[in-house]
Amino acid sequence: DQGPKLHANAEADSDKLVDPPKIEDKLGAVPHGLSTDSDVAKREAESMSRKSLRSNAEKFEFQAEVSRLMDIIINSLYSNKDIFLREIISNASDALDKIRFLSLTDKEVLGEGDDTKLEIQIKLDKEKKILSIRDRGVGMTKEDLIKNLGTIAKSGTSAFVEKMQTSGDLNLIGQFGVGFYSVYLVADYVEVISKHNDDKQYVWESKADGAFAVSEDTYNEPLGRGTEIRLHLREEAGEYLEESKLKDLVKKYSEFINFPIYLWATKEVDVEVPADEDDSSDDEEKPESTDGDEEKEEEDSEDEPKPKTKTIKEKTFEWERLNDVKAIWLRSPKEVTEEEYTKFYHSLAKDFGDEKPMAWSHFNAEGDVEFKAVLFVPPKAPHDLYESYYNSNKSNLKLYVRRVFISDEFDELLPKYLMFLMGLVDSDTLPLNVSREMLQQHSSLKTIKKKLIRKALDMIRKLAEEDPDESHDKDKKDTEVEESKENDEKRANRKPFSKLLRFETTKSDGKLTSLDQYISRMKSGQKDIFYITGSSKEQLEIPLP
Ligand SMILES: Nc1ncnc2c1ncn2[C@@H]1O[C@H](COP(=O)(O)OP(=O)(O)OP(=O)(O)O)[C@@H](O)[C@H]1O
Repeated sequence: DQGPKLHANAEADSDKLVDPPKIEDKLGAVPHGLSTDSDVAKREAESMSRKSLRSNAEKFEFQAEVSRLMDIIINSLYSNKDIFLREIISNASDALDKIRFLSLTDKEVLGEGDDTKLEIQIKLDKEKKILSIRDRGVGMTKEDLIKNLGTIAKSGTSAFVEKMQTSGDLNLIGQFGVGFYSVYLVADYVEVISKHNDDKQYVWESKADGAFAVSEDTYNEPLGRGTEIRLHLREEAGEYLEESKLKDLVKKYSEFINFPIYLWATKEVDVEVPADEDDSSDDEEKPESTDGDEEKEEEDSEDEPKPKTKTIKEKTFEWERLNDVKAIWLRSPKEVTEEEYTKFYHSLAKDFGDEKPMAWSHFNAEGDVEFKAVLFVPPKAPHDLYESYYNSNKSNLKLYVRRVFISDEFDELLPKYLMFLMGLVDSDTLPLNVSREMLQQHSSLKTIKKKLIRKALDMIRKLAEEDPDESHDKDKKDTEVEESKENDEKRANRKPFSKLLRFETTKSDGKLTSLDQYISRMKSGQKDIFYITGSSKEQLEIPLP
């Protein structure tokens, strides 16, 4: 077990993180027409810490939609700027998941020494107002930096821009796959330094003014592997240089990150130093004393020889672990609170509103095929449900094998008609060191799928039974009289089932009025149209293929 603090690691790169570039290395960066003497180099180095882009870098324009998105973020009056940290940590965690997955079939990819540590590190430079977040994840090649951070807009980009223009809840940014850009809520200049196993170390930088620059990174300490995001904070974002603020945010937002998160934090330690005769600082250490005490001290010092050393408080830095990594699905369902399930759902769905999931099912399957799973019925349909219905590469279920994240594009686990569910499966039976293709054909997948469907339908049926609109079974009431008051309240607060899922058909025989009807139609392969609605406002129409 790793302790909460890592001293050894701390020494390795204590203050190198935001060093200005080395003069010798910077010669290539000096613009034409200027002499390459050290004055020029110094000026360059200084201007870099003053947020001007490297002059020798390749410049790129942001794709138009991305540029619009950045404008919106930069000019946003949205008050909850905290969310940027959640998005950056979530990206770091994804990158760590990727390298860990690759290492299953090729150990070499992890490298050696510190490179093998799958962790996230946060550092502050109060003087230069820089917040840095570093991961030892998969990293990005030069091409990745150019594509992922600016030139190729994701499908969610315009959807998000549109959404921002109407309702404007920036909190949703992660759901649209453009979370990275939220850094511009707090920073006006951002550097992304990255090292991928297949390429040299590169730095991406932008002031969000329509352009970004990419250059080989010869100035900074080599990362080994992974990515460091340096946020040059805006004047008004000074609070993110406070250790306590960052600790609170990590607690609040990154509780379910499955990698250790460390903060380079100040710590007061007791240090033994030689006690010289008239050391004035000695007095400061002493509490205010009464006359009587002083007399006593004097007596003491006359009687005994003075101690040779004394203890003083000194400020040092060390890596402080901010999260404890205990996967919620490994715990007993009895021990997990409703609040924890809700928060876990929010982090899975990247939906940080205050709505609770409609229902959940957390279970442990034993026998020939062992796995743990948590399934959620979302409180509303995800914005891209329609799109993902046709995209076979998307699944709302994350697959883990023995705690290792394998994929969220594994659509063999649930049938299409249940793909509005969200959740996670962690299998002990599936092999770890085989390719995805082999996993897809593994015999235990069928069993997992069967059990997941049964549990999912049980969960939805229960929800239906609790909904007055769906329940036609009046006698049932009597047998349930004993149910606790708490349950009654919960039920009263719940949205009726029919508001979450409404199944309809274009066929002349009209509406599908129950889940059972829906399922039997789906199973018999009827090509109906059905709707999944979160609220009457947000209706999604999904024609079945
Ligand atoms: N720390 C990182 N390490 C490696 N790649 C990264 C890192 N941060 C971002 N990326 C790359 O940049 C892409 C864009 O990030 P962005 O946050 O905008 O979207 P996303 O991660 O796909 O979705 P989400 O916003 O939901 O996290 C990512 O998909 C990933 O490929």
